[in-house]
Amino acid sequence: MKTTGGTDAQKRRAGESAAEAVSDGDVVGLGTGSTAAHAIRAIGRAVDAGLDVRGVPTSFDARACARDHGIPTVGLDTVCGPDGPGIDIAIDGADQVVLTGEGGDVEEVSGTLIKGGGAAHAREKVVDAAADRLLVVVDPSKVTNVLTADVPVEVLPEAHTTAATAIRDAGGEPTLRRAERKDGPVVTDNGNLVLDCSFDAIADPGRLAGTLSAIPGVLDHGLFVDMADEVHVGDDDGVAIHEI
Ligand SMILES: O=C(CO)[C@H](O)[C@H](O)COP(=O)(O)O
Repeated sequence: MKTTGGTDAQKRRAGESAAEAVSDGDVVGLGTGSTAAHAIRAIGRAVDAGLDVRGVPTSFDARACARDHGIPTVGLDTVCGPDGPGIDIAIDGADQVVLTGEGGDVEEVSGTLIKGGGAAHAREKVVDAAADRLLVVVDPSKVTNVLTADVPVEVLPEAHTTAATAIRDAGGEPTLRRAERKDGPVVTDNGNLVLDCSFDAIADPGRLAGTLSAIPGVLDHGLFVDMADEVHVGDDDGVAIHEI
């Protein structure tokens, strides 16, 4: 399901580049995945050196990574309550990002994402949407001019067959994500299941996002439309930063 053609060095450059945008006093949304983990490690090193930040993890793994690297964490409901400071910046990975408009089916560089390769997209979307700025960190294998990766859809366990039927009716082909080292499905941090849904090239992600959101039993899907503010693409030589 994941499109992980990039190298660890490329991911590290992207993560470390985005981590440099974190300022003293910030509340930081901490994304999930191997690229976001590089950002978390870099923020942890800055905390060691005296940076004062609090992190809002998007998953069990992001929380563990933050803890291992000395970043104090805080709940979303604490910082985004009526008197909370909100989230200044979030840094998150992606499975695909629309970044190149030339010669493809997409006319505008949109920064629209497919996320959820780690099945964390529901919490990621809440945290990323709450942030003042979302910085996306990827290697070049994730960049595309039209979205073609499977769209992960988190569903209530009881609804996985009815949701699958509705997704088929919408033109998708859903596959229940199975665990690699367990006889059974992947269960998300929220206790739900994931349908990985293949569509033909997704020319109108906003429309598909609305269709998927309207299916009963769908908690959330991995299409992140109009959310990214910057995309940091790490390659073999450095980092290209694209402002959306
Ligand atoms: O969406 C995600 C988790 O749900 C990840 O950010 C996405 O899968 C990218 O992961 P990686 O940086 O390991 O390639």
